[in-house]
Amino acid sequence: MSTATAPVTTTVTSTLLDFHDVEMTFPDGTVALRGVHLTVDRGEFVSVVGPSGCGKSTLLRIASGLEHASDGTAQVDASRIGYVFQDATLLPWRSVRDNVELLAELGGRSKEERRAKADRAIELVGLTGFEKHLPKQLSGGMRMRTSLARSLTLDPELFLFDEPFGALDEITRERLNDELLRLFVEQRFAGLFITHSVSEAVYLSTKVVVMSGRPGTVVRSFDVPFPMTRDMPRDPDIRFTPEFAELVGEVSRALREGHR
Ligand SMILES: Nc1ncnc2c1ncn2[C@@H]1O[C@H](COP(=O)(O)OP(=O)(O)OP(=O)(O)O)[C@@H](O)[C@H]1O
Repeated sequence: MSTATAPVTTTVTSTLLDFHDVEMTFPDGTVALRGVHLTVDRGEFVSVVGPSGCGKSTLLRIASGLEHASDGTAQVDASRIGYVFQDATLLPWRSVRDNVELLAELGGRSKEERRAKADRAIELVGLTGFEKHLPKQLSGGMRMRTSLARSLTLDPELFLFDEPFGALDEITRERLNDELLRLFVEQRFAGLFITHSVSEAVYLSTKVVVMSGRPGTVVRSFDVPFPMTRDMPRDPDIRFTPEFAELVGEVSRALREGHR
């Protein structure tokens, strides 16, 4: 077991995230990740699917700098990183606007600046008119939009998503998938997205990465060929085409094989 830590380092390239042979062994001896190779370039939206406990969240925590890999190199060339969790993690006593302003407030921005940033982000996620609502007055989807807006105030170059829509119903999830795609093409961040849903991964992404069971490693990577443009991020009807079903089938098969 290696005990050295490999900190996230920074260089200037079009690759925003470059993991090379990353291993993560926790102090109790649990080997969560082994030999992980993964890159996320500017303009890419990469989804990661893998069995429960294979180290997906650990991967994101290393990417964000919250955790250090115990071996290998985890290089991140993004000074502004957004992070959205499965839980919206809103402060219940603060309004939508005050929650969205939080990161700019912690960053020491002036009141006018953070108000302007928050209002723009609230508009981007379609919550204009709900600025004064408290989290308990919002639906699950609206809470997640608020969480997205809070991270958008950072103008992230790299956006990390830890299964953000997993707790939402199918219709809300599909709607938020489309919202996220629109934000991706408009705001031009790169994305690293964890999900348990293979069809969500294929629909949202430019690339889908399949991980094995723990210790997690990347077993397959699939380029997603469906077009994505500023005017039409991705045609929702793509989900009903044989090509989409075929790719979902291939990813699912790789997931099953990697799980054995
Ligand atoms: N701080 C820690 N100390 C020890 N073991 C840990 C720690 N954090 C995570 N683990 C273990 O590492 C493995 C990977 O955990 P992780 O949460 O990254 O998996 P995951 O793929 O995100 O799981 P899920 O899909 O169920 O959310 C698990 O076996 C987990 O129990």
